[in-house]
Amino acid sequence: MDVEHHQEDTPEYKRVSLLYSNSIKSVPATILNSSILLVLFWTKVPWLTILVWYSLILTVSIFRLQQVRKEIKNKNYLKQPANKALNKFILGSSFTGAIWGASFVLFNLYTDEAYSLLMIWIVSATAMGGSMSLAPSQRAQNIFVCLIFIPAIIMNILSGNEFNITMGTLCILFLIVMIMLGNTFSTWVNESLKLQYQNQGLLKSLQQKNESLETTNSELIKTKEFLTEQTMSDPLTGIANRRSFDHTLIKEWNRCLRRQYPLSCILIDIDYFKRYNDHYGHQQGDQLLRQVANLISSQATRADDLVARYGGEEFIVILSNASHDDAVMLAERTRKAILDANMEHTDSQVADIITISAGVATITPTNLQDCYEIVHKADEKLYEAKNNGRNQVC
Ligand SMILES: Nc1nc2c(ncn2[C@@H]2O[C@H](COP(=O)(O)OP(=O)(O)OP(=O)(O)O)[C@@H](O)[C@H]2O)c(=O)[nH]1
Repeated sequence: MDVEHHQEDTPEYKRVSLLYSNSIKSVPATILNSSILLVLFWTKVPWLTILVWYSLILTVSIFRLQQVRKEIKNKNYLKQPANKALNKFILGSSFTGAIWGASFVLFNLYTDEAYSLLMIWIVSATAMGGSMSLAPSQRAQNIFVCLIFIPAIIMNILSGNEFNITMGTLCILFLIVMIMLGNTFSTWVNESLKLQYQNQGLLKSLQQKNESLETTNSELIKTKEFLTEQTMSDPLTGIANRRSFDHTLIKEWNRCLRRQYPLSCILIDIDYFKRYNDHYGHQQGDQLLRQVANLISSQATRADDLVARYGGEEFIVILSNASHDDAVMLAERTRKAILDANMEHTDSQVADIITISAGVATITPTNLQDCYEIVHKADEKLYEAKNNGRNQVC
């Protein structure tokens, strides 16, 4: 899978980051436990011994807490190889473990059996808590619990005293259970870190795929819009073409049929356009078609109006829900707009400028009629306008 991960997301660095964030809680817990030990054993252990021990664990804990805060805030551990950062952390946790181990040995020298059992209980609880917080690193866990228990085991076993040998055996059992439990817990944590990393990878790859699909999709939409425009518009004038007209005519016809609105249609033809072409050339003829298309479009401005190129120099306008009078008025306005444009046509037999003829038809559709009837009617009217001398609306 070709997915880029952030360095801090890798399981190796995640593990170090977890160790530091767990320490924010476990180091104060160490201070609390050692304070309890101080109070409980104050009368049992010589004050100088217990005070030196307590000052040591307090200093190391406060120093570690500061270090941990700094590491988390500045993410210093990311600036070095993950293994090196882990070793640095293990050094700190091992110090704490060693001081606890020392307390186990030292305090036992001065206490009776009841206090020795109390000692085991407090130290084991501390070891268990510490081991859980060190779960992201099996090595850190093992070193921590070994440093706590092994000195006490050696001392107890070597003492030869029956009670101490029992204590030592108990410590061995505790150590074995703690290592086993810790290792199981550590395996879970590391497996879940690996899975989390893989999930992030999958998620990122899905996001990338999704983004590329979105891009492809929007490109397809653009292409579709472009193709639709191409198939629905006239390349010369840019207005709707015959296909688009047919489509709109059916749609508007059915709408007017449903609502019983009048549908109007204006068929427009440029007078003596063949002569214009012959006189001014085909290119100039094209330019004229564009100008006329623009002028007609500028008159039919309602949202539902459609202006289309119907044939060579014929244009057609569909006006939905427009009365015959309204349609005639619009056709007249268009005819005048063409006249006002004052486009030279010296070969025309009507005037020396461009003129148009228009036929208007209006039908309130019924089920018995075909939608193209309106076009035939408009065509007949156009024919009438041509016969009556052109430059007029019929
Ligand atoms: N420049 C140009 N001319 C075209 C185009 N399409 C059709 N024509 C020309 O339009 C002319 C239409 O001529 P006719 O149908 O005889 O109509 P007319 O000369 O306008 O005569 P009336 O309509 O009776 O006034 C023909 O010469 C076609 O070649 C086009 O896209 N560009």
